[in-house]
Amino acid sequence: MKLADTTTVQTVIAQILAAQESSRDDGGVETIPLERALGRCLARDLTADRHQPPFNRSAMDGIAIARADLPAAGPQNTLDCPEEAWCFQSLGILAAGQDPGPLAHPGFSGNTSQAGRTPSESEARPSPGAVPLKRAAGTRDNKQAPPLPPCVEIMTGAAVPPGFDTVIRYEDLQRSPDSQAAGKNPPSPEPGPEAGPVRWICRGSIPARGANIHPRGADYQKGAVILEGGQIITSSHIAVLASCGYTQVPLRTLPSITIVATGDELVSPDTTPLDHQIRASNHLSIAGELTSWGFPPGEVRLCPDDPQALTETIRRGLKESRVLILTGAVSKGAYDHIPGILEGLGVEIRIHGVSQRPGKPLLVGRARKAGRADSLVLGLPGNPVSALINLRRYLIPALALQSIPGSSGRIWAPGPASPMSSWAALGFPLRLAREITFEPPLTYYPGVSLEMYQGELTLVPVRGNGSGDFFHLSKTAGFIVMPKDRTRLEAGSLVQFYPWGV
Ligand SMILES: Nc1nc2c(c(=O)[nH]1)N[C@H]1C(S)=C(S)[C@@H](COP(=O)(O)OP(=O)(O)OC[C@H]3O[C@@H](n4cnc5c(N)ncnc54)[C@H](O)[C@@H]3O)O[C@H]1N2
Ligand code: MOO
Repeated sequence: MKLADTTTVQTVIAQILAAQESSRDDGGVETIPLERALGRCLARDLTADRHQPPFNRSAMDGIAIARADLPAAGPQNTLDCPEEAWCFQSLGILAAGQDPGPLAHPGFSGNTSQAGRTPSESEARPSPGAVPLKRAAGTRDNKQAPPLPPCVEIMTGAAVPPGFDTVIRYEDLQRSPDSQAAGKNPPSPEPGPEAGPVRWICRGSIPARGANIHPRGADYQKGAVILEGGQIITSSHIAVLASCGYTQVPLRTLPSITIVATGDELVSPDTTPLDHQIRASNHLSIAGELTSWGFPPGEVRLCPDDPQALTETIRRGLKESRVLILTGAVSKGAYDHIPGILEGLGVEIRIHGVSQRPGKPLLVGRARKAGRADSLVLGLPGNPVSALINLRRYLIPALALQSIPGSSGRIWAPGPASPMSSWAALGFPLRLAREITFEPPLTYYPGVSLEMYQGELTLVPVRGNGSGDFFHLSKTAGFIVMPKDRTRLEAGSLVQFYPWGV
């Protein structure tokens, strides 16, 4: 196929998606330790091994009470309590991680070995051991005083003991005897025998039943799908997976990627070049951009413009990888051997030349392999700006798509819970701070920086010296799309922005 420049951007996207889809290995699953799963794509649905929370979890430091122990009429005076207050007698103190069974409500008749279970309605009803307070206000006859309703001092994260159903915060309580103020940290220890029983006094209103308790199974139930296959794993997913004991996670395998940079003028960056040579940089910037979106290349090679060496390097790259990225030697020069070599190796060249700037000589090919998934071949121009912009514009969104199961043939959009990077891979609209004009009838990708203007993130064009000027690219946050049919984009207009990865 001869280098042309009539192919549209839309055709390139369609061809890359088609080639990429055919190079996809749907069976590719690997099991990886959870700590290394961040940013990777989950291969299948994972389910919960227990409820979350696994027990009725106190959400506050304070006391657990049984709401039904209290008479509906309102606070009563009771033994040693001031007027118009609720009083509770402490059975003990419970820290997170302690078995709440021994501190079950005296009236609880269930099995305390299953202390974390959600109390049933009958279990949560007033218990016979807790006598409702019936004494008249002002009465101070200790002998006739009925026992106080029980409570348990409880810390945030502790399992609410069976038979209790409401937590009152320390801030809303006073302790009696008041040798230690309520709400102190560390919480007040049980007094010695001489100090008498600890009572907690609540002068305000008692919160509703269930207050300050995070009920067992409220977030998810045992057996529920906690994470769907196809999800890109973020730090919050790591928390969910860890809580269900998934220390090893099934992940979709990453596409194998080889980068080959070609050119006789190129020397390795660790070499001092002769005056007419340059240090190669594209292979590293391309590898960096791929890695920053979660697709690290397996192999990165430099190769001179020697047809035999190139043929061997490309043959090897096709064999070893699903995506072969070449940079340089795709234009019309006497030493631009790449298209010919690809054709010689049986690669179908689907696109060579796109009506865009930069990146006009872009090449897209597909290598069919008997009995195996195809390989996608991307021939990026050697000019550093063209190489990086084309990679970001076409391959990064296609690779992001590849990691999503079942996305075949559809315009892809990440799921609602997808991380920002999934959305950003596709580009998103932002406002242009300054006008851009461009006359040629080509899709144009000018570099832009980001600036805050009146509280809004805006795009500012960055001037450069063409597609060989990689220095100006280092001052950009990404680039935008100026469609082929536009010669002017006004300041304030919304444009599609493609950020670089980080
Ligand atoms: N007669 C024509 N000449 C050119 C055309 C055309 O249509 N007709 N297209 C121009 C455009 S547009 C581009 S883009 C370049 C792309 O050419 P190649 O892909 O063949 O790239 P090279 O010639 O090999 O290199 C171009 C430029 O980039 C430097 N380079 C190459 N590789 C690297 C690397 N790995 N790291 C850093 N820099 C690299 C190379 O030294 C050259 O300066 O062709 C135009 N010509
Ligand atoms: O299309 Mo080229 O990338 O302008 O130099």
